[in-house]
Amino acid sequence: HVDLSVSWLGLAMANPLYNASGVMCRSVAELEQVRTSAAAAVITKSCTPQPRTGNPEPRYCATALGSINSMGLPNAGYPYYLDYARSYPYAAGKPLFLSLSGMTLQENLDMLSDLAAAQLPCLPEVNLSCPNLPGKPQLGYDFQACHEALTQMARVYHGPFGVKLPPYFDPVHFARMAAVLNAFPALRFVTCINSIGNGLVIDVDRESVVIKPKDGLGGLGGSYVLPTALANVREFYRLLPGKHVVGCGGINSGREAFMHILAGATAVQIGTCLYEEGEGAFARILDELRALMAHKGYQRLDDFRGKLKTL
Ligand SMILES: O=C1NC(=O)NC(C(=O)O)N1
Repeated sequence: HVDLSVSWLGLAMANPLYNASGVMCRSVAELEQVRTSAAAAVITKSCTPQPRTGNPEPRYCATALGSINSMGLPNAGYPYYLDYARSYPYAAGKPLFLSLSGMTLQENLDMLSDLAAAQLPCLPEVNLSCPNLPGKPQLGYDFQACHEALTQMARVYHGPFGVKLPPYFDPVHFARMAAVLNAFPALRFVTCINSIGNGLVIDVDRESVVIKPKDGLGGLGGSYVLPTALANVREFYRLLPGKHVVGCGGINSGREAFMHILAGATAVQIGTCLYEEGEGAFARILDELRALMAHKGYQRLDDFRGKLKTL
């Protein structure tokens, strides 16, 4: 018998899978699609205090190897997701995460202090890594600014929270960011990774880019990013003792979910694959993970979590 359950942050999840913020989570209808699927948790689209229409279309494109997007944080606004969080059926046992992505630190502080006052069981995942706001750099690449922002966030929000990180590509950067994150005990999880920012996909037939914003530059997802996602999961798993890592990036089957958990992930989020396949992806991936574990003789995720061998 294979037990896929996960218990963390005082939460119990039937399995490690849920959606990546941004996919199937902008409207209540979409959020309910995830909640009533085989997914074990739900996360909302990164929100800003006011609704946003986002970047001009086309702003998403899938290829054989993954996806490129420059959505520009289209969302229904913080009050809409807070309202969903107020009426969310927590007792049904699927945790709710609220993704926050203010355009400024003050916007994040405003949303976090309001969320604190609401005293709801949902957990914030603060997005430090949207690559698609023209003129705005990813906060996660400015270590000093991150330290300052986290200091102020921890002042207004005293409960457990997490952050969505951009991919890092250099051991010095892993170490620098880990030093920042380890200074915040209430920061209980990091989600690695957000899309690999500012890639360029070209359509040879049309001799053209495939998305409109930023002359075609957008965040990469799907298979393109799997090795980078795994590296970030493994490095932060090692560097953040006592914190959880949520894996995100390139999970198309039970095999990639297994890889992320082997690298140290407590739970895993599905993005591009969910966008392309629909909510049936959750049950399929879980069946594949269950079969892989049975084949290897593992009964629980703890039997192999974080046990990636080196040579
Ligand atoms: O954080 C984000 N990552 C992405 O890849 N896209 C969205 C967005 O553009 O809204 N935000």
